[in-house]
Formats: sequence, C-alpha cells, structure tokens
Amino acid sequence: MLKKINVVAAVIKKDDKYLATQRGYGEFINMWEFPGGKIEPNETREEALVREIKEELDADITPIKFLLTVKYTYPTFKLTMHCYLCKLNDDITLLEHNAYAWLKREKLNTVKWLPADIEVIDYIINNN
Ligand SMILES: Nc1nc2c([nH]c(=O)n2[C@H]2C[C@H](O)[C@@H](COP(=O)(O)OP(=O)(O)OP(=O)(O)O)O2)c(=O)[nH]1
Repeated sequence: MLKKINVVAAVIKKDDKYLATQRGYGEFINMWEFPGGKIEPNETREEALVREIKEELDADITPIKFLLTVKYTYPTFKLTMHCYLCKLNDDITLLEHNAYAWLKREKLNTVKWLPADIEVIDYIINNN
C-alpha cells in the first residue's frame, strides 16, 4: 500500500495573475507548484493553508473559495490535494522556495509544474 498524503494548495490570484512557486528542496526540486503543504491533525484545511503560507512565504492570506480536489498517484505515494482560491494580504518573502512568478492565465503553461498540478492548471484555464 502506498502512503497517502493530504495537502492543501493556495491558488493566489492578484488582479489577473496567479502565483506560482518553484520548489527549493527535495525530490521535486525546481519544479513549480502552488504553495501549501500537508494538513496536520486537528487542523482545518483553511487553517493549514494560512499556516503553510505564513511558513513558506511569510505572508498572510485569506482563503476565498474552494476550487477543486486533485488526486494523483506518484510512484511512492498517493496525493490528495485540496486547492483554494486565496487573496494575498501581504508582500511575500521566499523562505523555502527558489523562485516565484506571477503568471497570467495564458502563461500558466510556461513553467514546469508538478505532475499533479496539470489538472489544476486545466481547471483554472477552463473556469475563468
Ligand atoms: N504544496 C504543494 N505540494 C504539491 C503540489 N503538487 C504536488 O504534487 N505536491 C506534492 C509535493 C509534495 O510531495 C506534497 C506536499 O508536500 P510539501 O513538502 O509541500 O508539504 P510540507 O511542507 O507540509 O511537508 P515537508 O516537505 O516539510 O515534509 O505534495 C502543489 O501544487 N503544492
């Protein structure tokens, strides 16, 4: 049995652009993602989102609405990722990532996303 990982991801939109961040460590280093991370026990998804963005980007966000849940099986784990549209209330400081980019909808495909994120990109392109 593959282990299961439950993650929240913040789709942060400012004007007509979306925030993409480039992983700075680990197995998927240099691939792009929506910032976020694992949900801890006794934490709501919204609480996990706010905590993770504070930890990773030193920024305060407000979750606005649930977008979609993506399920993806990696070679070593099964990922469930809950994605929320969020508003950024701060400037960001990269504490764990290598880089960030604000991408318009038509430029979302210009970075190398983690495989699970392709479905999120398709969702954004088709629902905005
Ligand atoms: N945050 C985030 N993780 C993603 C995305 N797409 C995707 O496949 N993942 C995977 C990569 C990681 O294996 C896992 C999330 O782990 P994480 O590394 O961000 O979580 P974390 O900070 O809580 O944990 P850790 O690395 O400190 O162990 O989900 C995404 O868009 N955002």
